[in-house]
Amino acid sequence: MTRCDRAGGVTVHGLSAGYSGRVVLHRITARLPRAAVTAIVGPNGSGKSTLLGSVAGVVRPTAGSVRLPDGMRPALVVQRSAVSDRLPITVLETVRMGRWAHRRLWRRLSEQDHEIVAECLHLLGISELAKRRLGTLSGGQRQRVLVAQGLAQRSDILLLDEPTTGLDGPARDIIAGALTDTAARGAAVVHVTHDLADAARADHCLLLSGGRLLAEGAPAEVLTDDAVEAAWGLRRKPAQAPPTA
Ligand SMILES: Nc1ncnc2c1ncn2[C@@H]1O[C@H](COP(=O)(O)OP(=O)(O)OP(=O)(O)O)[C@@H](O)[C@H]1O
Repeated sequence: MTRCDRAGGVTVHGLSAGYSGRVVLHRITARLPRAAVTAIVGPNGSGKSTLLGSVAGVVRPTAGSVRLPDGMRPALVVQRSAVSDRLPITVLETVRMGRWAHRRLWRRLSEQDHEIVAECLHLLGISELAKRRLGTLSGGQRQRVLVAQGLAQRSDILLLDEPTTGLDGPARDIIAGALTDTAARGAAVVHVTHDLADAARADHCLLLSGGRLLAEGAPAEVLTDDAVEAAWGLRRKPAQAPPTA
């Protein structure tokens, strides 16, 4: 991880974006720092995936800009529901696709490519599933395969749309660990989540509501009761008092 500008990461400045003339994001200015896990959190429809898509370059801004470090191409891990379970490909082939960006189409994968693919399969605990068809996997297994494909790209900017939604505890821990390791290697890791506990574990946090940025910073500073109420319109339940003897 040396290609990324150490001081930089991704800078979003005055970004507006939407679909078919309908504006969804309104003048977002934020930072997605390197060597850190950033959580984008907010209610349904607040624009989290649209912001992620704008950083990935798949949603075009109508105003403002997304500045990436020179020559950087982000790796995007989409929601598993966005991937057809009818695709006739195996787990191994799916993760190998993560290496395509690093070679010309007519070139074979190198020894190093194969090593990276094997490492990503191992990291996500899916080596045993390598020969299985994607469509025969459970939702949680498929999600791990998509994360492994994202990791295999070895990008300095890793973007993930709800990578742990609907997964059980151990699967969530495996993915959370992989994201932390990737950030520790210097990448800007950004994930969208509905889960306040997930967001609280991040290093940096963006709170969205109605396509606007309500707050940005350390999770403990961003996810205050007032901010959560402003975003969701709900007061958080007070923490349960410990039982008395
Ligand atoms: N491809 C699309 N075409 C048209 N409108 C879209 C598209 N994708 C999202 N939208 C609209 O943009 C708004 C923001 O959606 P987005 O998916 O970015 O929000 P989100 O915060 O990620 O939501 P969720 O938590 O429900 O996944 C919504 O009103 C949604 O209907």
